[in-house]
Amino acid sequence: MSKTNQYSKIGIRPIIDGRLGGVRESLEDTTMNMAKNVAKFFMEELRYPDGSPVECIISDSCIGGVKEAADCAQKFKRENVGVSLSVTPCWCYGTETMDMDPLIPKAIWGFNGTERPGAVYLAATLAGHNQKGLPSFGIYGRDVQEMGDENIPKDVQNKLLGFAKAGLAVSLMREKSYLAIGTVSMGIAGSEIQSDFFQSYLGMRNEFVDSSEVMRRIKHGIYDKEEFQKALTWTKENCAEGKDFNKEDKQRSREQKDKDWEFVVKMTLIIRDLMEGNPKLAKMGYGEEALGHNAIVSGFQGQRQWTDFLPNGDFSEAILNSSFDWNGIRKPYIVATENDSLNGISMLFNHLLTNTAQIFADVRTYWSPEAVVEVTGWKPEGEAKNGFIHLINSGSATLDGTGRQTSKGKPAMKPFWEISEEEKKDCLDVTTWYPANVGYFRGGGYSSNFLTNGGMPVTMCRLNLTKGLGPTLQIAEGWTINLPEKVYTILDERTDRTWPTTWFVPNVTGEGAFTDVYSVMNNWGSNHGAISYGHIGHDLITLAAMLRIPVNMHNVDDSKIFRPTAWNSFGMDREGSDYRACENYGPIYGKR
Ligand SMILES: C[C@H](O)[C@@H](O)[C@@H](O)C(=O)CO
Ligand SMILES: [Mn+2]
Repeated sequence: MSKTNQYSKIGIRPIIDGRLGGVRESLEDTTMNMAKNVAKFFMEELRYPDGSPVECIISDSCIGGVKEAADCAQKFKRENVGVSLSVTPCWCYGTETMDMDPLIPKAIWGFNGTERPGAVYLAATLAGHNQKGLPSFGIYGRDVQEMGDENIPKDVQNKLLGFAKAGLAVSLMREKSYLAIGTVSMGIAGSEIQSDFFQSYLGMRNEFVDSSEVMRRIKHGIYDKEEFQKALTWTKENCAEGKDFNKEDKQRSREQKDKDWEFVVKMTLIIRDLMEGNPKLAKMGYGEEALGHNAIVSGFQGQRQWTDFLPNGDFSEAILNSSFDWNGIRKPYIVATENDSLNGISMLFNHLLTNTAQIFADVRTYWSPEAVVEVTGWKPEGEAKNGFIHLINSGSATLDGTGRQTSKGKPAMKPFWEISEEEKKDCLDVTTWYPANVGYFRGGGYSSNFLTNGGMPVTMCRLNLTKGLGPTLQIAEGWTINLPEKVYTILDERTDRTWPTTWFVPNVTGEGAFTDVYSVMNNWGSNHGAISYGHIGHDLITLAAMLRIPVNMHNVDDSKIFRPTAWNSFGMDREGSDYRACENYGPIYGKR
């Protein structure tokens, strides 16, 4: 792997009382062991998006004062540290030892012993962080432990993981690109790329290519021809074509449809190459194209200039977003349909926190129980009894979203390294590729259709921009549900039967935006949502705080919310203090 592609590491800073002549010496082993222990814990628990274990770097020595703090900072720079955790079992000198790097998410774990005052250091140093405008997370276990106890209590583990996952997400997206292929799709504001937001809040760059670049590569054969043959064969074997629902006089000929298959497979290779590059292209004499755009996420405009006369991006988007293709089971690429960059970033947040593939969907319809009875004659019951939301869009929903993988016997969407060949096959088998609705997509193509299995815990999020306020994040945890088949058929056929459907019921609280299922739909900030496996709202909240993005709507239990300690200075009402803190600090990369 080339140097620029190396993932950033977690840096661990063992902090010690600097008084030599007895005190420091008595603490050296305990302190360094605390660092080693936590590094081991992270390496066992956390993985990078490619499945490799997260790497940790420990300061060469314990840090008792500013010289050792500076040496550690140098080492962290050399080693590409993106997240920093200070650990200590004792009293040490706060501002003399603290991590002063303003760009790196940071936390301190102050050991709850009592022989030595680790918690006093924690409080003193957090006060220093607050005073100096360098927000830090504080981790303090609930129960007193024996000095030298190497066991990390569960509450501390949860905070360590929450902090590290979000911190890694911050560092993994930094210096990467969002690649826009095309421009604004059908007046969707999210596809009007706001590069200042990307630069200031995410540390990301925006790359832009005209859709004609995809056409040029198809015309000039700028893709790996061998891979294309392999991909086409695989597609024919694994992607079943569905019935053509277009009016007969509008249907594309068999010959045209066969050509469309070739076209969409080529598009898939090309969009991937545009994102990440491909050394094979250099061998073909296309050195510039071989480099790609360093994109961790992309968006394809499609509608309308492209889809009005060429096959749509649905196949490419769906396959790239999935955890498998003709090369086997692999890391999903994150691709937003309609070039909705704000939903692309929402997918990226979810993906970096979970390493799983993402569903991109229109938040299309709230079905009230009354409307369902009216239309189908069936009275919703059980999990559907208060109504449900229809998530459906052509294009970017991952095929993992079929819910045909399992975890502990229940439907799931897993990191790619946990997916079996059989599970991959099931996801493909329950997906049908219908000839695109030519009313919408005059140039044809193939849309993926599947029905998401019920019973999956999921979180839908969405980043929105509001003029005068800036970005905000909304989060709804809930479940996918099953409906009786006849009900599904009636509701589905009333919409777009060639697209994938997910029935979603958010967890309601009876208050505010979560008063009921209707109010969640009614409070959604745009036409799209990014849906991840798992209840990850708390991790999204931590990530948003690190990025200084306030959360305007969520249904996460208060006890799970973990933000930098400085947020407490902004008041007891958590939503208000989040807004005030984010405004006070402003975007991390804003002044750079
Ligand atoms: C085909 C249609 O234009 C859809 O793409 C449209 O409903 C959307 O997805 C809007 O976000
Ligand atoms: Mn859409």
